[in-house]
Amino acid sequence: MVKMPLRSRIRRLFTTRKDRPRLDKGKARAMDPPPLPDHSPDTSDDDDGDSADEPAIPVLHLSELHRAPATLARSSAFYLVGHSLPPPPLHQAKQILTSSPEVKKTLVHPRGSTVRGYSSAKSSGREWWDYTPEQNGTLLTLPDEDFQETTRAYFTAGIALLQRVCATFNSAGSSSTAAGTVPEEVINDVGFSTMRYLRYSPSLLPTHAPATGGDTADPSGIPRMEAHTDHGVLTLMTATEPSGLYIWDRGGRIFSAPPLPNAVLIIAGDLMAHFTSLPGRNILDDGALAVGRDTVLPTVHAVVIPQVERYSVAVFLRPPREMVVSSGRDGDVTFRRWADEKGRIRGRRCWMVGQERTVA
Ligand SMILES: O=C(O)CCC(=O)C(=O)O
Ligand SMILES: [Fe+2]
Repeated sequence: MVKMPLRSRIRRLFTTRKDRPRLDKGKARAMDPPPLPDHSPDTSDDDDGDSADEPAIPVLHLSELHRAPATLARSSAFYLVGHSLPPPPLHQAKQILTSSPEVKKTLVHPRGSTVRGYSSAKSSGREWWDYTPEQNGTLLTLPDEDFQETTRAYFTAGIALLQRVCATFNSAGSSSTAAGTVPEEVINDVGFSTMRYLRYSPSLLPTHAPATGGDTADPSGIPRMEAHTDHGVLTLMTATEPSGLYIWDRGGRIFSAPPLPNAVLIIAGDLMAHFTSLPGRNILDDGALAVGRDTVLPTVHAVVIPQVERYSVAVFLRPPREMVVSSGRDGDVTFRRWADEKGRIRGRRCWMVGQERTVA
């Protein structure tokens, strides 16, 4: 059998099929603008029948956290309420992302990292700043103690909460998976985790036209953060209204995921699929054959730039970069290698492998 290079193997995971919804073959973008149904989770009185049968994104209370593995496998995302996180630092997101261009320059990582300090992607209307946990959050940040303290506190609490979600995959009472599914290192070590403050605004777009309308540089006319899956283990998110966040379930259905009061949205990253693949199978070697009913697939999501500014906060649980996330025909693949190789695949950011096998 001819040995396929790791990158080709990873590319296969992101390959789309004609019958999968709304994913084009664009070079730079992973998807066509999707039709964006407003399947928001609130149960409105309006019973015109359009969305009445659509399942909403589930809401779990902290006391029901043991249901997280089955919920993530089935629904690809859930809102969590009853947690004890501090208020989301949306004000801090606005504070840092509306600072002057001179200040932003001081926040850029010296080697251009896009997961540490300030970065922007003006062609899709967004800019962001990643907290740097090293040196207790004092690097590439504002010289403002309140800002630093609030930011550090939310990051620390957010990571602890995501690690608690991971621990439910390994506990005896877990509804789906066997002990040891998520490596202890992920649960005990902050690894290469980060927290991101994001700002989305039509005013960032290069050919910004006044609110009266007009085309943007985006040929689709819908500026957006392209559909993608996150590299890491789990992501926790919250945002201002109007949201513009959409997630795909594993059947390819698209849901609006607006912020809910006192709730955070939790989604899965790429590594959950490695951790929860079928026993004896490997995602890189076996593709969809490694995906079972209880396998948690990475959550595909995208953000459409709203007409007014949007701020969001995302906490990413990531393992240490040298942790082995997959061992198969390619040998040991570390998280660093996984992220590097995936980052080089252009226009193929949506991991869809195996989704068709699990549609009810
Ligand atoms: O802003 C959001 O709600 C999502 C951000 C996101 O998906 C990311 O930074 O990976
Ligand atoms: Fe993301």
